[in-house]
Amino acid sequence: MPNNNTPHEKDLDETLALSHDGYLYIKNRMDKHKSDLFQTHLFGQEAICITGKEAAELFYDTEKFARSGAAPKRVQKTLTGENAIQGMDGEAHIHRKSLFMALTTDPNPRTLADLVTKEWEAAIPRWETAEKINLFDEGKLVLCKVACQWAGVPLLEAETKEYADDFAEMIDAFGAVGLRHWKGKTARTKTEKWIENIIDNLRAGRLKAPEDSALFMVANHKELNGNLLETNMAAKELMNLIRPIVAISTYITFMALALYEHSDYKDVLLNDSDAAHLFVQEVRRFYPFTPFVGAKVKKEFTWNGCEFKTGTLVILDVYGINHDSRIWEKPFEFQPERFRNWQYNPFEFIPHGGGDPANGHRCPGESITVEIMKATLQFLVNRIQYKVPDQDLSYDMTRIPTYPKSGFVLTNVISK
Ligand code: HEM
Repeated sequence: MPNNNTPHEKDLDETLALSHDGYLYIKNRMDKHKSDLFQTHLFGQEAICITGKEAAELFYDTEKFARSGAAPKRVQKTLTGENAIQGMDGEAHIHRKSLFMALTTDPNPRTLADLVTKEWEAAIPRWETAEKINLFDEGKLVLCKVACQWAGVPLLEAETKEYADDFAEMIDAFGAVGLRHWKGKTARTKTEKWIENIIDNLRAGRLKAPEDSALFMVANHKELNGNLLETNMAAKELMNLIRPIVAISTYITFMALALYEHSDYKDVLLNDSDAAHLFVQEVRRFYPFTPFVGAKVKKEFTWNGCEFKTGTLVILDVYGINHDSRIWEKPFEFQPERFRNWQYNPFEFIPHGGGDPANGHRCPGESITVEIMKATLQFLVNRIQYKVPDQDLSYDMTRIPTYPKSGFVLTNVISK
């Protein structure tokens, strides 16, 4: 039953409206209701959507919210893997998260960025002779190759495209129904088998990997009860490291678009060593990637006059908070300089979720993402010249996830 004083959408189920409005579903309704929350029905259940930095702080309070059972099964069966870290709570989650933190903090972001730079450099001769280059597709290949190399997962050159496409299909299935969902599910089933086999081989001593590699550390990680992860769960968690690295190709594509549309900023990038960081931050704030995140109310409480009953699905508006005019001046303008004197706040800038990654569900891969983007930006600005031919660079805000339709095509590439 709706709380009387809280705005609510009257449709019996708003799932169709969500797929119609995409990234702007929550923001449009918040603007209409002039509120930081509204009640609705999504995925066949009552839900409360929330926005604003206070909402983000509330959402990441683990006393109030739990993740178990929050993500729809269709998302678990494609994007994340069933019952993996994203749906864990309490001590078990913090313990599993420590494995991810160890693999995503220093020196890993720099190591990965250096590997990516090497691959971009190696691609120059081929790009110079190619008629055209699709940056989104190239990004997926490079990132899949680098992620597997870094993780200690053996991958033959001839297999790279196949697995890069599989990881990309899992990512593309988020928010999808029909064919895209089916492709993501099929890709996940196949990839889990591939990685399970590699973990079995490592555990049986048939395969070697460095002790600080993701493969070795995930395969040897012990749960709180002292047991190793089951092979299938270890495969899912290793994929929870490789797949999101492949996903960075979406940001790389948006970054190339930003560079094209804001070419006046190139001079700043060439002359100011801090500017690459500002540019990457603004790409992550401005362009749509994660639309929202969900959790379930753990213990009943009241917020802004609305009762949050135990078990209710609550959805935090990630895209909306990154475009909230109370936090960001002219949020729909691309302005890297806004980050020059920006004071860090873990609940205002949340493309990777909010709060503290070690103690909550915030993404552990934020530094990896930033370093890989910075390395790629440096390559695009300082190492090559290229032309951007006519193409459809628009992106569909109703498609989740979205990216420039043409994938960003380059021609006439010359090394500088
Ligand atoms: C493409 C850039 C990326 C974006 C936009 C992104 C975004 C996110 C978001 C929004 C969450 C959910 C936060 C929440 O539930 O509150 C998340 C979780 C997660 N991300 Fe990322 N991420 C990216 C890259 C990475 C990378 C590079 C890695 C690791 C190498 C990674 C690993 C994870 C893991 C393991 C979780 C689950 C954390 C948990 O449930 O505790 N992500 N990410």
